Amino acid sequence: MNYGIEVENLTKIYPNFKLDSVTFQVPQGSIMGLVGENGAGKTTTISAMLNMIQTDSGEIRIMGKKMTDEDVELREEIGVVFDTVNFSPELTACRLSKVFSEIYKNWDERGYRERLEQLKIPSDKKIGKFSRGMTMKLSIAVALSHGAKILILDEATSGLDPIVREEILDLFLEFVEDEKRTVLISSHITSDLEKVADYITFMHQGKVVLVERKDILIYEYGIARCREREFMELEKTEYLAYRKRGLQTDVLVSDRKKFQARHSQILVDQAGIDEIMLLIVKGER
Ligand SMILES: Nc1ncnc2c1ncn2[C@@H]1O[C@H](COP(=O)(O)OP(=O)(O)OP(=O)(O)O)[C@@H](O)[C@H]1O
Repeated sequence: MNYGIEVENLTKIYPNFKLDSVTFQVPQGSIMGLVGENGAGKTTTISAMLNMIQTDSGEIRIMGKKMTDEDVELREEIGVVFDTVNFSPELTACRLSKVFSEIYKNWDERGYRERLEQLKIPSDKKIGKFSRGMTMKLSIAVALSHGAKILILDEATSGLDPIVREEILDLFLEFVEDEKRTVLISSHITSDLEKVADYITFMHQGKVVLVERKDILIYEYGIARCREREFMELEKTEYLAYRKRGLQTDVLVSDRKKFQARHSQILVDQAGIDEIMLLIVKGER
């Protein structure tokens, strides 16, 4: 399998936080969602991947090539969108195109104009007068217009209304359509990830705790709602995590049907990304 992004044993130590041997791969042509509680280490992971902060150890490969500061060509292959954008407020989206055409070798003026139109971004209004949604859309239009093969987004859709988010998600799906491009997107809006992601990486306290195909999470994982006695009778190998909630214990299982076949009296629900995360973060193992 060809990977667009490979992160191996990425470690960064801050005084009160350790990004601990973070490892995951994103196959080419797919979208990976990165989820985790506030402070789990998502932004640190992304910043470390992009060499924006110094790491203590680990390796990043983009389309098989080791990521280094000096490799300008490889950097052009990566479109990046953070949740804050720093375009000059005096510029217009139209002027911005001139600026970027001088920065990026493969600047796609026509594609950029099409995206401005598609996303209803005014081309002659000063960026300083844009709403947050417009600025984010502009930032995404730019990231998609310099021939990038990899798109990395950190909370890029937070604070945007559902209609704008839907438009942006469609652009991501279009981006990976040719099976050669790859997206990594960190988000707290798990419903967006449920719509577009192929894989989900769960982070908790600086570690990767689970990487799984989204379809498997949705169609195979489950949450068993157990009474105390039912839970006591389970073997530890039957579940991944559990959380007591009053008289009920929620139990995360990786094969809902198998579990149901063994325990026909226990109700087992489909698991959403939010609930899986809650059990991973707040539950016990
Ligand atoms: N420059 C820094 N110096 C010290 N600690 C830092 C620094 N940057 C981040 N941290 C710490 O690293 C931890 C992880 O932060 P990070 O921003 O990566 O989390 P996150 O998962 O992106 O959170 P959120 O969902 O809130 O954006 C936090 O405890 C944060 O305080």
